[in-house]
Amino acid sequence: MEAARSVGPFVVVGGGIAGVTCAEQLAVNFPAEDILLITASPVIKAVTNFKQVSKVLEEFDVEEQPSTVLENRFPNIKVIESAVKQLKSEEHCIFMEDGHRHVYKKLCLCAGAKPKLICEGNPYVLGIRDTDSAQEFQKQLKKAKRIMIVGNGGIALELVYEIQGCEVIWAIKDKAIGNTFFDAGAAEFLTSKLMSEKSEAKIAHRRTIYTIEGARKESGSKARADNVGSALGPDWHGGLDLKGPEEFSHSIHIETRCEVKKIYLQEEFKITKKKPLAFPKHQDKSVTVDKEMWPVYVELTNGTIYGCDFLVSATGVTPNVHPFLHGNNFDLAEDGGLKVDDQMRTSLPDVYAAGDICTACWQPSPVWQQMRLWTQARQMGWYAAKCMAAASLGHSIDMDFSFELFAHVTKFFNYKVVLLGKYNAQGLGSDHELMLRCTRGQEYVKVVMQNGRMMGAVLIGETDLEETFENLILNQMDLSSYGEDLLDPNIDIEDYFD
Ligand SMILES: Cc1cc2nc3c(=O)[nH]c(=O)nc-3n(C[C@H](O)[C@H](O)[C@H](O)COP(=O)(O)OP(=O)(O)OC[C@H]3O[C@@H](n4cnc5c(N)ncnc54)[C@H](O)[C@@H]3O)c2cc1C
Ligand SMILES: NC(=O)C1=CN([C@@H]2O[C@H](COP(=O)(O)OP(=O)(O)OC[C@H]3O[C@@H](n4cnc5c(N)ncnc54)[C@H](OP(=O)(O)O)[C@@H]3O)[C@@H](O)[C@H]2O)C=CC1
Repeated sequence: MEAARSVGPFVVVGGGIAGVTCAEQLAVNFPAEDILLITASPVIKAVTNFKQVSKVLEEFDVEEQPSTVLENRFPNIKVIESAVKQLKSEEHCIFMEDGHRHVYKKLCLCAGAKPKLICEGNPYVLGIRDTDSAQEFQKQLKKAKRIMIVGNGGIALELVYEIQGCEVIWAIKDKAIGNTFFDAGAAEFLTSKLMSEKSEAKIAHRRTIYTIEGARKESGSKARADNVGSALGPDWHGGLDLKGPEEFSHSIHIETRCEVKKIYLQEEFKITKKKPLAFPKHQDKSVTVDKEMWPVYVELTNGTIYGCDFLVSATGVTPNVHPFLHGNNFDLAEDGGLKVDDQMRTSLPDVYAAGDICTACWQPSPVWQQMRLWTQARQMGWYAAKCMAAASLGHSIDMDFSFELFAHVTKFFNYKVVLLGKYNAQGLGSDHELMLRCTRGQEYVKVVMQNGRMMGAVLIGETDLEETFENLILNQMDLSSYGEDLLDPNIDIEDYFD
């Protein structure tokens, strides 16, 4: 009888959710093979309490764990805590900062992304990505009387709601808040909550998922300053005290339709003789100029200037392809990610990629799009492992069902938020209709319809509609005859479509 042929070793780079899920899945598929998980961060990210809420929607917690926990669960996984210095794909070999080299048969790159900062290198501009950067932010916030948050996506939305005891100027390019997740209607629904609410309610609802210090202590190591850690995720602020030195809860001013034009240090600003604007609540009728001295002054493209202690650049991410992948001829997408096909293969032989580092370049389902999110990092890591396993055995596999429909569940301003399909009519042009149902302070429901079919939905609050709408989007049933009944609160829509 022919001896079993070894298909490994498999090497996975990255101890974030994509890399860990990929390594776990490979370990399950090939219990007799060695799986090497290489990570620059001192702890790994593990998915716990995974719950498939419906066909595509999933919920889970994320824990930072010492690598030994993973190694104990999967004896064929070995975690190496060192950064990859250089990939030599032609030699099927990676070179490590600790001086070692590892040969692979198949490699999966899950090195994540890093914050795309508005002013790289400026010490007054902070980005938030991993545990270390979040803790640095917390430290700076403790002594800050005023900060500016730039950007209008996930991080900014979470920060403006969480920060207390510090004035916040929120500078956004758009007319309305949360452009990556919401249209103007949903933004209006949330803005009223932001402007009115005090902080008690949200504190009562929090679950603390991160046990950052504990996990670090157990692992006995510290992240090195030059290395990137894994990205934070759901409820990342739960373990942080985001409180400034003042006694008030929220104090937010939103500057819309503007970007940062220039950042001045205090000395530099003095000689410009320009006049900074006082924070709106300190302005009276005659005096609008800010008399206080600030470490930095920010000039916005709408002409206003504000002084502040520091800025947070919450302006998106760039896939982590440099410098260790330099010298390999990878096809890169416009957003800088490694292009991957429907089998999660990059353009180089035996090199796969998953999570924030990659850009999906297959023909997507009409109701799916890539967003650099925790859920997609898990799904891609899992599917990449399946593809690597199949290819090692000479097969190929069908695209996983999770890529049929975009589905994201999260929380903003303490509301449950569910986004399905083309929730913002992405790519549908003008050929679509919107249906809305809104009860101020309670729920906001929007569906995107095209040719009588449901293409996407935004559900804010406890609407209980996610499963039914998920089905309606997936089965593309013609709903023309139901018209407005679809959102009539007096009709039990679940019964309707049973
Ligand atoms: C503040 C914040 C809040 C977020 N909130 C949410 C949320 O509520 N919901 C949600 O769905 N998503 C959220 N996200 C996004 C989510 O965290 C990311 O999409 C996801 O974690 C990406 O996982 P990943 O495994 O691809 O990358 P990462 O988690 O970034 O992991 C990359 C790994 O690669 C390692 N690495 C990098 N370079 C090297 C190298 N040269 N050698 C070896 N190892 C290397 C790193 O150490 C790390 O372990 C949030 C992100 C941030 C920053
Ligand atoms: N609850 C959740 O689901 C959360 C998810 N995340 C994820 O974490 C990652 C990082 O979050 P975040 O940094 O908020 O990234 P996002 O991609 O969510 O948002 C970036 C925002 O910054 C804006 N922007 C980009 N460049 C500039 C600029 N030069 N000046 C002003 N604004 C700019 C973007 O506008 P435009 O789109 O017009 O370019 C967009 O509004 C994302 O993948 C995000 O999805 C983060 C927190 C919570």
